[in-house]
Amino acid sequence: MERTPDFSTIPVIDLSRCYDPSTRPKLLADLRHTLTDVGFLYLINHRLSDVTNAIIDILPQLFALSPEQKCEVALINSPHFLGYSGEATETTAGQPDMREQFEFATASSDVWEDGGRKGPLFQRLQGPNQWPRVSSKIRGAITSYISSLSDLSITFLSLVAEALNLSPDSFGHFLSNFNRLKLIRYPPPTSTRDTKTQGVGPHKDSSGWFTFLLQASGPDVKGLQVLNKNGDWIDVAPIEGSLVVNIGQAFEVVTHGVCKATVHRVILDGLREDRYSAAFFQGIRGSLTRTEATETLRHHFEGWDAKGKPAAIAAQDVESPFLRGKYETWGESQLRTKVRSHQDVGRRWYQEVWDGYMEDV
Ligand SMILES: O=C(O)CCC(=O)C(=O)O
Ligand SMILES: [Fe+2]
Repeated sequence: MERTPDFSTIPVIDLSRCYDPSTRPKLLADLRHTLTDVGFLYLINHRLSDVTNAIIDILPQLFALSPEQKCEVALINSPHFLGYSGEATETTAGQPDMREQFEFATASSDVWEDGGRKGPLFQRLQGPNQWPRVSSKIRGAITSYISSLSDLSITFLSLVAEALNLSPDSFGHFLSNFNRLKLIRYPPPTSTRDTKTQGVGPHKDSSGWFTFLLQASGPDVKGLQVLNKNGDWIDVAPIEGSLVVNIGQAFEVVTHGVCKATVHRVILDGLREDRYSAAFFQGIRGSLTRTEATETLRHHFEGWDAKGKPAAIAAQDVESPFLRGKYETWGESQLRTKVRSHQDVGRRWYQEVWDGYMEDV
Protein backbone atom coordinates (compact mmCIF):
# COMPACT_ATOMS: atom_id res chain seq x y z
CA MET A 1 0.00 0.00 0.00
CA GLU A 2 1.23 3.47 -0.88
CA ARG A 3 1.96 5.40 2.31
CA THR A 4 1.65 9.11 2.83
CA PRO A 5 5.21 10.33 3.19
CA ASP A 6 4.31 13.11 5.57
CA PHE A 7 1.39 14.75 7.34
CA SER A 8 -0.40 17.94 6.44
CA THR A 9 -3.23 17.71 8.96
CA ILE A 10 -3.44 16.65 12.58
CA PRO A 11 -5.46 13.45 13.12
CA VAL A 12 -8.54 13.41 15.33
CA ILE A 13 -8.82 10.54 17.81
CA ASP A 14 -12.30 9.93 19.21
CA LEU A 15 -11.86 8.45 22.69
CA SER A 16 -15.47 7.24 22.85
CA ARG A 17 -14.62 4.68 20.15
CA CYS A 18 -12.43 2.77 22.59
CA TYR A 19 -15.46 1.68 24.66
CA ASP A 20 -17.22 -0.10 21.80
CA PRO A 21 -15.67 -3.45 20.76
CA SER A 22 -16.75 -2.85 17.16
CA THR A 23 -14.88 0.47 16.84
CA ARG A 24 -11.93 -0.17 19.15
CA PRO A 25 -9.61 -2.01 16.68
CA LYS A 26 -9.83 0.79 14.11
CA LEU A 27 -9.32 3.38 16.83
CA LEU A 28 -6.14 1.59 17.95
CA ALA A 29 -4.90 1.39 14.35
CA ASP A 30 -5.54 5.12 13.86
CA LEU A 31 -3.78 5.88 17.13
CA ARG A 32 -0.77 3.79 16.13
CA HIS A 33 -0.46 5.63 12.84
CA THR A 34 -0.73 8.95 14.64
CA LEU A 35 1.94 8.07 17.19
CA THR A 36 4.42 6.81 14.64
CA ASP A 37 3.84 9.28 11.81
CA VAL A 38 2.67 12.54 13.36
CA GLY A 39 3.32 12.79 17.10
CA PHE A 40 0.35 15.15 17.55
CA LEU A 41 -3.39 14.50 17.72
CA TYR A 42 -6.69 16.03 18.72
CA LEU A 43 -8.46 14.01 21.39
CA ILE A 44 -12.24 14.39 21.29
CA ASN A 45 -15.06 12.94 23.39
CA HIS A 46 -12.75 12.80 26.41
CA ARG A 47 -15.69 13.44 28.75
CA LEU A 48 -13.89 16.21 30.60
CA SER A 49 -15.91 19.16 29.33
CA ASP A 50 -16.83 20.25 32.89
CA VAL A 51 -13.24 20.77 33.94
CA THR A 52 -12.06 22.13 30.57
CA ASN A 53 -14.91 24.65 30.49
CA ALA A 54 -14.09 25.70 34.04
CA ILE A 55 -10.49 26.41 33.01
CA ILE A 56 -11.62 28.34 29.91
CA ASP A 57 -13.83 30.39 32.23
CA ILE A 58 -11.24 31.25 34.87
CA LEU A 59 -8.15 31.94 32.72
CA PRO A 60 -9.01 35.60 31.91
CA GLN A 61 -9.80 36.19 35.60
CA LEU A 62 -6.53 34.63 36.71
CA PHE A 63 -4.45 36.75 34.36
CA ALA A 64 -6.42 39.87 35.36
CA LEU A 65 -4.75 39.77 38.78
CA SER A 66 -2.74 42.89 39.53
CA PRO A 67 1.02 42.97 38.92
CA GLU A 68 1.50 42.97 42.72
CA GLN A 69 -0.62 39.86 43.17
CA LYS A 70 1.30 38.12 40.39
CA CYS A 71 4.57 39.21 41.93
CA GLU A 72 3.66 37.63 45.27
CA VAL A 73 3.85 34.21 43.61
CA ALA A 74 6.76 34.90 41.28
CA LEU A 75 8.57 31.85 39.93
CA ILE A 76 11.81 33.18 41.38
CA ASN A 77 10.47 32.36 44.89
CA SER A 78 10.26 28.69 44.04
CA PRO A 79 13.05 26.12 43.72
CA HIS A 80 10.33 23.92 42.20
CA PHE A 81 9.75 26.23 39.22
CA LEU A 82 6.13 26.72 40.30
CA GLY A 83 4.55 30.16 40.19
CA TYR A 84 4.16 33.16 37.93
CA SER A 85 6.56 34.32 35.24
CA GLY A 86 6.07 37.36 33.02
CA GLU A 87 6.56 38.02 29.35
CA ALA A 88 10.00 37.44 27.89
CA THR A 89 11.39 35.78 31.02
CA GLU A 90 11.60 32.34 29.44
CA THR A 91 13.73 31.66 26.39
CA THR A 92 13.22 28.97 23.79
CA ALA A 93 15.57 28.39 20.86
CA GLY A 94 17.60 31.38 22.07
CA GLN A 95 14.72 33.90 21.84
CA PRO A 96 12.42 35.33 24.51
CA ASP A 97 8.89 33.89 24.61
CA MET A 98 6.18 36.55 24.58
CA ARG A 99 3.82 34.94 27.04
CA GLU A 100 3.03 35.07 30.74
CA GLN A 101 2.29 31.96 32.72
CA PHE A 102 1.30 30.43 36.03
CA GLU A 103 2.78 27.03 36.72
CA PHE A 104 1.05 24.64 39.10
CA ALA A 105 1.47 20.96 39.90
CA THR A 106 -0.01 18.04 41.80
CA ALA A 107 -0.13 18.97 45.50
CA SER A 108 3.12 17.93 47.14
CA SER A 109 5.42 18.72 50.02
CA ASP A 110 9.03 19.77 49.50
CA VAL A 111 10.42 16.31 48.85
CA TRP A 112 14.11 17.22 48.87
CA GLU A 113 13.96 19.38 52.04
CA ASP A 114 11.87 16.75 53.79
CA GLY A 115 14.50 14.14 53.02
CA GLY A 116 17.15 16.22 54.83
CA ARG A 117 18.57 17.38 51.49
CA LYS A 118 20.18 14.03 51.08
CA GLY A 119 18.54 12.88 47.85
CA PRO A 120 19.67 13.88 44.39
CA LEU A 121 19.23 17.58 43.62
CA PHE A 122 16.62 16.99 40.94
CA GLN A 123 14.20 15.90 43.70
CA ARG A 124 13.98 19.55 44.53
CA LEU A 125 11.89 20.08 41.38
CA GLN A 126 9.00 18.55 43.32
CA GLY A 127 7.37 20.78 45.89
CA PRO A 128 4.34 22.84 46.89
CA ASN A 129 2.40 25.23 44.71
CA GLN A 130 2.39 28.96 45.24
CA TRP A 131 -1.26 30.01 45.20
CA PRO A 132 -2.08 33.56 44.20
CA ARG A 133 -4.88 35.34 46.11
CA VAL A 134 -7.73 33.98 44.02
CA SER A 135 -11.29 32.86 44.76
CA SER A 136 -11.93 29.30 45.86
CA LYS A 137 -13.68 28.85 42.50
CA ILE A 138 -10.47 29.55 40.59
CA ARG A 139 -8.36 27.43 42.89
CA GLY A 140 -10.92 24.62 42.75
CA ALA A 141 -10.99 24.72 38.94
CA ILE A 142 -7.21 24.38 38.74
CA THR A 143 -7.00 21.61 41.33
CA SER A 144 -9.82 19.61 39.71
CA TYR A 145 -8.27 20.08 36.31
CA ILE A 146 -4.93 18.62 37.43
CA SER A 147 -6.66 15.69 39.04
CA SER A 148 -8.93 14.94 36.06
CA LEU A 149 -6.10 15.26 33.55
CA SER A 150 -3.94 12.96 35.68
CA ASP A 151 -6.62 10.28 35.37
CA LEU A 152 -7.19 10.89 31.67
CA SER A 153 -3.48 10.72 30.94
CA ILE A 154 -3.28 7.27 32.54
CA THR A 155 -6.30 5.99 30.59
CA PHE A 156 -4.84 7.41 27.40
CA LEU A 157 -1.50 5.78 28.06
CA SER A 158 -2.99 2.32 28.36
CA LEU A 159 -4.51 2.83 24.91
CA VAL A 160 -1.16 3.99 23.58
CA ALA A 161 0.46 0.84 24.97
CA GLU A 162 -2.16 -1.33 23.33
CA ALA A 163 -1.83 0.52 20.04
CA LEU A 164 1.90 -0.25 20.15
CA ASN A 165 1.27 -3.95 20.85
CA LEU A 166 2.31 -3.72 24.49
CA SER A 167 0.42 -4.69 27.64
CA PRO A 168 -1.68 -1.80 28.99
CA ASP A 169 0.50 -1.09 32.05
CA SER A 170 3.83 -1.14 30.17
CA PHE A 171 4.62 2.52 30.76
CA GLY A 172 3.51 2.94 34.39
CA HIS A 173 6.97 2.53 35.91
CA PHE A 174 8.38 5.38 33.78
CA LEU A 175 6.03 7.87 35.41
CA SER A 176 5.92 9.94 38.57
CA ASN A 177 2.67 11.05 40.16
CA PHE A 178 3.83 14.68 40.13
CA ASN A 179 2.25 16.31 37.08
CA ARG A 180 2.66 19.92 36.00
CA LEU A 181 0.15 22.37 34.58
CA LYS A 182 1.16 25.56 32.81
CA LEU A 183 -1.57 28.19 32.35
CA ILE A 184 -0.58 30.61 29.63
CA ARG A 185 -1.63 33.96 28.18
CA TYR A 186 -0.17 35.15 24.88
CA PRO A 187 -0.75 38.86 24.25
CA PRO A 188 -1.33 40.12 20.69
CA PRO A 189 1.60 42.04 19.20
CA THR A 190 1.27 45.74 20.01
CA SER A 191 1.48 46.86 16.37
CA THR A 192 1.85 45.30 12.95
CA ARG A 193 5.50 46.37 13.01
CA ASP A 194 6.09 44.58 16.31
CA THR A 195 8.77 42.00 15.63
CA LYS A 196 8.31 40.19 18.94
CA THR A 197 5.98 37.54 17.61
CA GLN A 198 7.45 34.42 19.20
CA GLY A 199 4.82 33.08 21.62
CA VAL A 200 7.04 30.08 22.26
CA GLY A 201 9.92 29.17 20.01
CA PRO A 202 10.32 25.83 18.17
CA HIS A 203 10.81 23.01 20.65
CA LYS A 204 10.05 19.41 21.54
CA ASP A 205 8.36 19.01 24.91
CA SER A 206 10.79 17.96 27.60
CA SER A 207 8.62 18.26 30.72
CA GLY A 208 6.17 15.46 30.12
CA TRP A 209 5.79 11.91 28.93
CA PHE A 210 2.76 13.15 26.98
CA THR A 211 1.44 16.73 26.89
CA PHE A 212 -2.30 17.46 26.96
CA LEU A 213 -2.98 20.95 25.71
CA LEU A 214 -6.22 22.88 26.00
CA GLN A 215 -6.52 25.74 23.51
CA ALA A 216 -8.68 27.93 25.69
CA SER A 217 -9.69 30.83 23.43
CA GLY A 218 -12.23 30.96 20.59
CA PRO A 219 -12.01 28.79 17.45
CA ASP A 220 -10.46 31.63 15.44
CA VAL A 221 -7.59 32.19 17.83
CA LYS A 222 -4.77 30.26 16.17
CA GLY A 223 -1.04 30.27 16.80
CA LEU A 224 0.05 26.70 17.54
CA GLN A 225 1.92 25.07 14.67
CA VAL A 226 3.79 21.79 14.23
CA LEU A 227 6.67 21.02 11.91
CA ASN A 228 6.34 18.16 9.44
CA LYS A 229 9.20 16.28 7.81
CA ASN A 230 9.05 18.49 4.71
CA GLY A 231 9.81 21.47 6.91
CA ASP A 232 6.31 22.98 6.61
CA TRP A 233 4.58 24.46 9.64
CA ILE A 234 1.10 22.94 9.99
CA ASP A 235 -1.56 24.87 11.92
CA VAL A 236 -3.19 23.15 14.88
CA ALA A 237 -6.34 25.26 14.69
CA PRO A 238 -8.53 24.94 17.80
CA ILE A 239 -11.31 22.35 17.62
CA GLU A 240 -13.98 22.99 20.22
CA GLY A 241 -14.15 20.31 22.89
CA SER A 242 -10.76 18.83 21.99
CA LEU A 243 -7.47 18.45 23.77
CA VAL A 244 -4.29 18.45 21.70
CA VAL A 245 -2.04 15.58 22.77
CA ASN A 246 1.61 15.30 21.83
CA ILE A 247 4.60 13.12 22.54
CA GLY A 248 7.41 14.28 24.83
CA GLN A 249 11.12 13.62 24.31
CA ALA A 250 11.44 10.84 26.89
CA PHE A 251 8.77 8.81 25.11
CA GLU A 252 10.67 9.17 21.86
CA VAL A 253 13.77 7.83 23.63
CA VAL A 254 11.96 4.86 25.19
CA THR A 255 10.31 3.90 21.89
CA HIS A 256 13.65 4.16 20.05
CA GLY A 257 12.31 6.84 17.77
CA VAL A 258 9.35 4.76 16.58
CA CYS A 259 7.17 7.48 18.15
CA LYS A 260 8.45 10.95 17.48
CA ALA A 261 8.32 14.03 19.68
CA THR A 262 7.32 16.57 17.07
CA VAL A 263 8.71 20.11 17.00
CA HIS A 264 6.09 22.81 17.56
CA ARG A 265 5.83 26.53 18.30
CA VAL A 266 3.33 29.32 18.91
CA ILE A 267 3.43 32.38 16.67
CA LEU A 268 1.59 35.57 17.47
CA ASP A 269 1.49 37.11 13.98
CA GLY A 270 -2.01 38.31 13.20
CA LEU A 271 -3.25 37.71 16.74
CA ARG A 272 -5.87 40.35 17.63
CA GLU A 273 -6.88 39.22 21.11
CA ASP A 274 -5.31 37.35 24.00
CA ARG A 275 -4.69 33.67 23.36
CA TYR A 276 -5.04 31.40 26.38
CA SER A 277 -3.90 27.82 26.73
CA ALA A 278 -3.35 25.22 29.43
CA ALA A 279 -0.57 22.67 29.00
CA PHE A 280 -0.65 19.59 31.23
CA PHE A 281 2.61 17.65 31.37
CA GLN A 282 2.38 14.03 32.48
CA GLY A 283 5.24 13.63 34.98
CA ILE A 284 8.24 11.40 34.37
CA ARG A 285 10.09 9.63 37.18
CA GLY A 286 13.25 11.64 37.85
CA SER A 287 15.30 8.60 38.81
CA LEU A 288 14.77 7.05 35.37
CA THR A 289 18.25 6.29 34.05
CA ARG A 290 19.41 6.51 30.49
CA THR A 291 20.12 2.78 30.48
CA GLU A 292 16.63 1.98 31.76
CA ALA A 293 15.10 4.31 29.19
CA THR A 294 16.95 2.80 26.26
CA GLU A 295 17.03 -0.86 27.32
CA THR A 296 13.60 -1.62 28.80
CA LEU A 297 11.69 -1.78 25.51
CA ARG A 298 14.63 -2.08 23.13
CA HIS A 299 13.72 -5.55 22.02
CA HIS A 300 10.13 -4.59 21.28
CA PHE A 301 10.94 -1.46 19.33
CA GLU A 302 14.00 -2.71 17.51
CA GLY A 303 11.79 -5.32 15.95
CA TRP A 304 9.31 -2.67 14.91
CA ASP A 305 8.79 -2.63 11.18
CA ALA A 306 5.34 -1.21 10.77
CA LYS A 307 6.12 0.78 7.68
CA GLY A 308 9.16 -0.81 6.17
CA LYS A 309 11.46 1.34 8.26
CA PRO A 310 12.78 -0.61 11.23
CA ALA A 311 13.27 1.23 14.50
CA ALA A 312 16.99 0.41 14.54
CA ILE A 313 17.37 2.92 11.73
CA ALA A 314 14.84 5.39 13.07
CA ALA A 315 16.51 5.27 16.49
CA GLN A 316 19.67 6.80 15.12
CA ASP A 317 17.80 10.02 14.60
CA VAL A 318 16.46 10.17 18.14
CA GLU A 319 17.38 13.63 19.22
CA SER A 320 17.38 14.33 22.93
CA PRO A 321 19.70 16.09 25.38
CA PHE A 322 18.93 13.16 27.71
CA LEU A 323 20.65 10.78 25.28
CA ARG A 324 23.42 13.10 24.18
CA GLY A 325 24.08 14.86 27.46
CA LYS A 326 26.32 13.79 30.30
CA TYR A 327 23.52 13.26 32.82
CA GLU A 328 22.60 9.78 33.87
CA THR A 329 19.06 10.42 35.04
CA TRP A 330 16.01 12.00 33.51
CA GLY A 331 15.65 14.17 36.63
CA GLU A 332 19.02 15.80 36.21
CA SER A 333 18.52 16.34 32.50
CA GLN A 334 15.17 17.92 33.36
CA LEU A 335 16.73 20.16 36.00
CA ARG A 336 19.30 21.34 33.47
CA THR A 337 16.54 22.20 31.00
CA LYS A 338 14.60 24.15 33.65
CA VAL A 339 17.67 26.04 34.83
CA ARG A 340 18.59 26.98 31.28
CA SER A 341 15.12 28.21 30.38
CA HIS A 342 14.57 30.15 33.63
CA GLN A 343 18.09 31.33 34.31
CA ASP A 344 17.17 33.74 37.13
CA VAL A 345 15.45 30.96 39.08
CA GLY A 346 18.36 28.65 38.37
CA ARG A 347 20.93 31.15 39.58
CA ARG A 348 19.07 31.73 42.82
CA TRP A 349 18.34 28.13 43.84
CA TYR A 350 20.80 25.96 41.99
CA GLN A 351 24.04 27.88 42.38
CA GLU A 352 26.08 24.69 42.79
CA VAL A 353 25.20 23.42 39.30
CA TRP A 354 24.38 26.69 37.51
CA ASP A 355 27.76 27.31 35.89
CA GLY A 356 28.06 23.73 34.71
CA TYR A 357 24.56 23.67 33.23
CA MET A 358 25.03 26.99 31.47
CA GLU A 359 28.36 26.02 29.95
CA ASP A 360 27.51 22.61 28.64
CA VAL A 361 25.91 22.54 25.22
O1 LIG B 1 0.31 27.27 24.21
C1 LIG B 1 0.39 26.43 23.33
O2 LIG B 1 -0.47 26.28 22.47
C2 LIG B 1 1.58 25.49 23.29
C3 LIG B 1 2.50 25.62 24.47
C4 LIG B 1 3.67 24.71 24.42
O3 LIG B 1 4.00 24.14 23.41
C5 LIG B 1 4.47 24.48 25.64
O4 LIG B 1 4.32 25.22 26.61
O5 LIG B 1 5.27 23.52 25.65
FE1 LIG C 1 5.32 22.49 23.88
